[in-house]
Amino acid sequence: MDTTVYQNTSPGQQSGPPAIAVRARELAKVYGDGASAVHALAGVDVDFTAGAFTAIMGPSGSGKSTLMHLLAGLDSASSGHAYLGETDVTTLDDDALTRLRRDRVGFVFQSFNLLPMFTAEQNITLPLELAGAKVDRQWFDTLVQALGLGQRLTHRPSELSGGQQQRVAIARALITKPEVVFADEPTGNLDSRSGAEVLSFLRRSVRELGRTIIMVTHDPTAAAYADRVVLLADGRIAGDIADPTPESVLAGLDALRQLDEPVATTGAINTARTAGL
Ligand SMILES: Nc1ncnc2c1ncn2[C@@H]1O[C@H](COP(=O)(O)OP(=O)(O)OP(=O)(O)O)[C@@H](O)[C@H]1O
Repeated sequence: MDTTVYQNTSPGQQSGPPAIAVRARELAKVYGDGASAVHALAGVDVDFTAGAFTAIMGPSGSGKSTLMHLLAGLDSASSGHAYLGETDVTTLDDDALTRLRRDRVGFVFQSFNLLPMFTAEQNITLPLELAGAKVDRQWFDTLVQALGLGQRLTHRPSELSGGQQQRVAIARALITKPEVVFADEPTGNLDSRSGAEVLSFLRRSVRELGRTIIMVTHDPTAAAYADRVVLLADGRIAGDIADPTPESVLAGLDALRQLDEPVATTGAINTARTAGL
């Protein structure tokens, strides 16, 4: 487990080429077989820079969750490779995958996934307890302060708002200083104000604490907090937006939809959208 003091490793501040935290090479996933086979990922090549906040977006069913699960070692690939640093995740056995997920990866889920009988502090330090590792109090205090949880540490999840629960979940994901945090729709269950707080912290954790975050989201406003948006369509990389804004993300998603739509229906669908249908 990494115990170094973190420095910001934003791409712009490095002298050499930026380090790559996570890579996919010809990564493919097929569910089922024969006529009913679903090619959820159809050969994806993509690099995720260390010290950057990257969002993955795309239409429903485009393969976002599948890509994240394969990169994080939560599901097995049909072919191709996924690397965390220099480790090929696709070749690890179950024990090695369990250790990799425990020691090198953090997760934030839409549904928080906190343990109800534990306090906020106990939830945050749980990954260290499970690994038999000591709590780095300085890092714990840094996270608690940055996430505004100082007054909430003795509360149980049922005594916390949704936004507070998600901030506890983020502290839990970061407490082991993982090489990468995978966030799956982290604001999906939050109102817009709590969502904005969570996203601001995720961005701060990258800019000020040198973390690496890969986030799946449906929300262009959420994606605009990232340094970069990778677009997926039909299980393939379909676009890449640097320094995204809500407008540039929406335009990218619209371009994908238009590729999908038969020419004759595009105008009608655009009209329907304008009408709010
Ligand atoms: N366990 C499974 N068995 C069969 N098909 C699956 C399974 N999981 C996903 N799929 C299919 O794989 C494709 C990609 O699914 P995935 O969940 O990765 O998409 P997504 O972009 O995350 O979608 P959404 O935005 O709706 O969550 C879809 O067609 C989906 O139906």
